[in-house]
Amino acid sequence: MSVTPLKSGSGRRIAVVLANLGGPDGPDSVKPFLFNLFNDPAIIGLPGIFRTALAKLISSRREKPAQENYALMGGGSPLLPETRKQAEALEALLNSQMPHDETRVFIAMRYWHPMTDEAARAVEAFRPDEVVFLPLYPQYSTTTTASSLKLWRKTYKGSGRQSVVCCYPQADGFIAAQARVIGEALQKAEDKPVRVLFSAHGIPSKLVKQGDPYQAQIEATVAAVVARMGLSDWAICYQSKVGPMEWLGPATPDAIKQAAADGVGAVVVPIAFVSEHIETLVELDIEYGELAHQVGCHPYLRAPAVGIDPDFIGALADETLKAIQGQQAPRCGNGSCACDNRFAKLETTQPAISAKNSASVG
Ligand SMILES: C=CC1=C(C)c2cc3[nH]c(cc4nc(cc5[nH]c(cc1n2)c(C)c5CCC(=O)O)C(CCC(=O)O)=C4C)c(C)c3C=C
Ligand SMILES: [Fe+2]
Ligand SMILES: [Fe+2]
Repeated sequence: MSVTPLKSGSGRRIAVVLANLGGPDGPDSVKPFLFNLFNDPAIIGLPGIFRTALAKLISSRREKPAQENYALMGGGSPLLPETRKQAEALEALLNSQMPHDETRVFIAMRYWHPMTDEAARAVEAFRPDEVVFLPLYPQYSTTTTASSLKLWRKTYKGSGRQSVVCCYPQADGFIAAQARVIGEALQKAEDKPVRVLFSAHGIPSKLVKQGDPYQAQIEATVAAVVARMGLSDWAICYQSKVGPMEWLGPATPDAIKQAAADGVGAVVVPIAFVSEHIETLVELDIEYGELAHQVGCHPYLRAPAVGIDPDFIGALADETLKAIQGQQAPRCGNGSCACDNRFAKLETTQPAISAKNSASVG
């Protein structure tokens, strides 16, 4: 769906806050990045000083193996450069759609620089009339969007009317971009039989039982892509499990083994990630690529993240315009945003990893 651009001539200053997770920019920042992640109350459910002590322990234990994985990408995460490209493309598009307004796109990472407080200061200095919080997570989760939004709300003290894009799991441009990258990957399979494996970052199952809409929104995205492409052989699976608790399943490695057992190859699609990073370039390409080779899942192909695909950037622009125009996202409930209303107040939800399980995460 394309949104009618704002009436021109309004001369407003519009700040778009692109929220993402962040990643270490070199070997020395791996440990503090992990510390910030595990010190998030949305991730570990312990009171302040105990959580901080545990986050220190887990980040120390995970530092070396994580550094080894980041070394496979040159030592640091490509997430910030990838997010910058998306920010530039979105800023250019919004300024062309609203030539009489001045739109600037800022990046607010949750766990590494530029962090949310740095973004908040930059937005404050811009003195905006409108501020749109726009997560680079198409599907809402308490562990990602809500955590970032909560911090943004606490941190930003500047001017402007604020609006929030909570989720866009079925946004037309997002689905079109997914269909394009999957279609290109399928062509590389030539005529060999392949299953499309939609691999999403997992979360603990108990969060979903408590009402986190993430799994339902992953399924909504996949349903839209499957319908658009007319896919017949496909499955949803979940990757990147952390800790001992039950996470959403089936796990992506099991789905790859199942494909091999069924005599088909795989096109793996990172359906919850919109940019390349450690969990696509290392986990999907290298780790699961080796597994696919071992179990005979051939061909093993991967659709790239949508990145700066013009349809995807168009979807981000549409969501921004809808937010400024005060349109509620219809998929979020009866005229109001259930994601935000129900989950943005993290105090009312449980953390991802409970006190009982947190000791064995490292
Ligand atoms: C849809 C996106 C994501 C969800 C949901 C999510 C939940 C989640 N993640 C962890 C723990 C880790 N995540 C790590 C890296 C990481 N996670 C996401 C996205 C989601 N996480 C991204 C984009 C990245 C990559 C950053 C980069 O540097 O490239 C890591 C660090 C890497 C590692 O050691 O594997 C951890 C740890 C939990 C516990 C969780 C929900 C409970
Ligand atoms: Fe939503
Ligand atoms: Fe993660």
